[in-house]
Amino acid sequence: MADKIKDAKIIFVVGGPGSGKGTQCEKVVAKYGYTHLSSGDLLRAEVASGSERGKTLQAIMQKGELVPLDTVLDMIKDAMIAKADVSKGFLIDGYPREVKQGEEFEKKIGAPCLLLYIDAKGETMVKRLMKRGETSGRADDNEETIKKRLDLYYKATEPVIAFYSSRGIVRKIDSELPVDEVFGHVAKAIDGLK
Ligand SMILES: Nc1ccn([C@@H]2O[C@H](COP(=O)(O)OP(=O)(O)OP(=O)(O)O)[C@@H](O)[C@H]2O)c(=O)n1
Ligand SMILES: Nc1nc2c(ncn2[C@@H]2O[C@H](COP(=O)(O)OP(=O)(O)O)[C@@H](O)[C@H]2O)c(=O)[nH]1
Ligand SMILES: [Mg+2]
Repeated sequence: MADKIKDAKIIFVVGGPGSGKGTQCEKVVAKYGYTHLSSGDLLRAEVASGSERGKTLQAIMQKGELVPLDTVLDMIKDAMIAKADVSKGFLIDGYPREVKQGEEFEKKIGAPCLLLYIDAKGETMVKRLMKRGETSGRADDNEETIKKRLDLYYKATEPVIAFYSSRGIVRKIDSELPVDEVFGHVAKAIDGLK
């Protein structure tokens, strides 16, 4: 099983909260048939299940902090194994959140061939999240938690981009443009893969 995953394309989708990762991933799924795994969605599904583990996770997420690395990585790995037979590629959305998460992923699963860096201004991300919060029902789409998520993004996640830049696999995507134009650039990056 682990071997099958190793042969599939792995794309990390990294960007701040509200930058548009989920929006672009949906479009990639529609055009390329890749499997979209949002680490945040996997965690929220665990919370929704009402399990003991979910309760612990909810408390962390509501504060905008990071869930322990092993928890998220195990969930991603299980989800990848479940799809290994049918998947041409995996979009790993919202992971790695810190350099250490990337290192552990590579040890346990495999190396990414591309990192899509979805880039929007801080004020844009806040605006989008406040708007999303009107309907998302997400406990962390509120002003206080958004600020914490943004701070953590700049502190812990941006170094991830520098880390993978040295490998030449980062494509920076300007996410201030209209959604379809953003997708044009995303598609170009994916088409560039061998
Ligand atoms: N690898 C990850 C992914 C998510 N989280 C937790 O789950 C929350 C929500 O994650 P996610 O859905 O990825 O949120 P954002 O990227 O902030 O926003 P969006 O859902 O809009 O992508 C994070 O704040 C964090 O508490 C985490 O700890 N580790
Ligand atoms: N104007 C505009 N809004 C966007 C764009 N991409 C995403 N959004 C909106 O911004 C919010 C956050 O997007 P989402 O894909 O959930 O971002 P994520 O937090 O990075 O996964 C959503 O309400 C989207 O509708 C974009 O390119 N332009
Ligand atoms: Mg998302």
